[in-house]
Amino acid sequence: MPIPMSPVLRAHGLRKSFQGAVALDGVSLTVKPGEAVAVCGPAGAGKSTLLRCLAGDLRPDRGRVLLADGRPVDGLDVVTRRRLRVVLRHDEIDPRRTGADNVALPLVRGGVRPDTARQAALALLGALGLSGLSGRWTWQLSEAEAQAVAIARALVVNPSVVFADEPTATMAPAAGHAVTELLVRATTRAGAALVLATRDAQAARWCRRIVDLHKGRIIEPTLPSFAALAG
Ligand SMILES: Nc1ncnc2c1ncn2[C@@H]1O[C@H](COP(=O)(O)OP(=O)(O)OP(=O)(O)O)[C@@H](O)[C@H]1O
Repeated sequence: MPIPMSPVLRAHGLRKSFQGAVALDGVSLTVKPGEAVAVCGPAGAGKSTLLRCLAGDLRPDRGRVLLADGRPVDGLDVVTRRRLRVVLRHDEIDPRRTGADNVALPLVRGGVRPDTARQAALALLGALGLSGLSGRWTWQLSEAEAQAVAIARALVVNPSVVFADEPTATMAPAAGHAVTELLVRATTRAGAALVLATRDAQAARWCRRIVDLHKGRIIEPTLPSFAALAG
């Protein structure tokens, strides 16, 4: 019998307003270990606000986000929070470094020896089928390639959860869908949960679970995920 796993995050009754305008209106959401969850909805639905509350970067007016051990996520110190979760940001890729050196950077900053960190980065890029990006200067990369490097860099520290807020918003649909597929495959392979905010209902379908957000509330999803269709 499988051992039931406690959720990585459990959010209950999240409410958040900005200058009287309601952004989140009572959102409850549980994220299980290794689960890919898409938060889908139109502009202004509250996706970014929800991700920031879940990541502990924004304090909700009401409701709580708890970790598996019951600690509130917004009460964690910065170091613990960084170890627990990463926020995917390709704009933080350093253009003066190669792909591998960018991926190695969080380990080096965490005190790992540079050559050990580089080996780990090369191994991860290889495992993700991205060896071709290892030696390339990142200023030369396309947006999709830079995002692929950012995905590897997010995962090199073995986070429990990766938060990605519209990571493909400015890409052409084909490139964006390829990056989303890589993001879901890579986080699943690493055993990390993924919370992906997107306006793109098709991209959301790469995730096992789709949560539709509308005017700060969760509504019934309109499209099933590919994984759910596959059974
Ligand atoms: N810092 C802020 N100050 C004021 N209003 C804000 C702030 N952040 C979000 N809002 C408002 O809260 C609502 C939800 O915004 P949010 O960015 O969470 O939506 P979203 O679904 O991520 O939208 P988008 O797809 O455009 O990024 C919007 O009406 C937005 O204008």
